[in-house]
Amino acid sequence: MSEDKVVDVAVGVLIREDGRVLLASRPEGKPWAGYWEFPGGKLEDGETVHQALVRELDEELGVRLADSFPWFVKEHRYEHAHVRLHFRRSRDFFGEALSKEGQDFGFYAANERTPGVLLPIDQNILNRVDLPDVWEDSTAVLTLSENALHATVVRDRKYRFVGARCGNLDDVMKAVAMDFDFVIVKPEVFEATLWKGEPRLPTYVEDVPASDLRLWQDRGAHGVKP
Ligand SMILES: Nc1nc2c([nH]c(=O)n2[C@@H]2O[C@H](COP(=O)(O)OP(=O)(O)OP(=O)(O)O)[C@@H](O)[C@H]2O)c(=O)[nH]1
Repeated sequence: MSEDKVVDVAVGVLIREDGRVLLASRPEGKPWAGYWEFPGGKLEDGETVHQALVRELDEELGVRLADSFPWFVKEHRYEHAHVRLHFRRSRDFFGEALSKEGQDFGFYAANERTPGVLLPIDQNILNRVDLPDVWEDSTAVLTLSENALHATVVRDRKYRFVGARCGNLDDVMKAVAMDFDFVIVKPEVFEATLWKGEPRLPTYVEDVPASDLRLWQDRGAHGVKP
């Protein structure tokens, strides 16, 4: 099979104080025009993901992004392109959004209906915004052991989030293939579960204090499980 060209895309998950996330419709003239998405766009030469986001948010919506955290990387093949989406979260942004390219936009929670349909992979990702930064045991979450990655798992509808404990990148990629929502890793294997320095799923680091949250988020973790 020939390798198709992969397009790197910076995607911003801007979370307001009430937990709602900025979503916008895709402008006319682009593939999937009119579908809703997280703001972002293709990386330009030499840009980091954060720099691309700062530029795209300013260009598309007039929003100033101060800081952002790495979240995870998701690959998807569309008819028009094979994209590698680098998602980053932010709670640190300023300015009233403006429709600079004729888009509709607004802040929405995962359980709210957007005026238009979200891009195919974005609905699942919007759901993950509600994963807490500091782990809370919940009846809505199913955590599977590493062994489960080698067995057939029936995705039970009563669970909103399904994740697995992972010891290495190979296990994480299995969890990605099974469309799990998160992984839990030990601090000593955290680096070994990253793909080129970035997580492939929201990643909790286990057995570390909640006070180290910021430190782990700077390194790419979603959160901590004390
Ligand atoms: N911005 C954004 N793009 C997404 C999301 N989900 C997703 O699959 N994509 C895909 O990532 C690619 C982003 O490209 P784009 O066309 O929006 O980028 P751009 O603004 O730099 O485009 P341009 O170079 O045509 O102006 C598209 O193929 C789009 O379908 C998302 O949530 N936000």
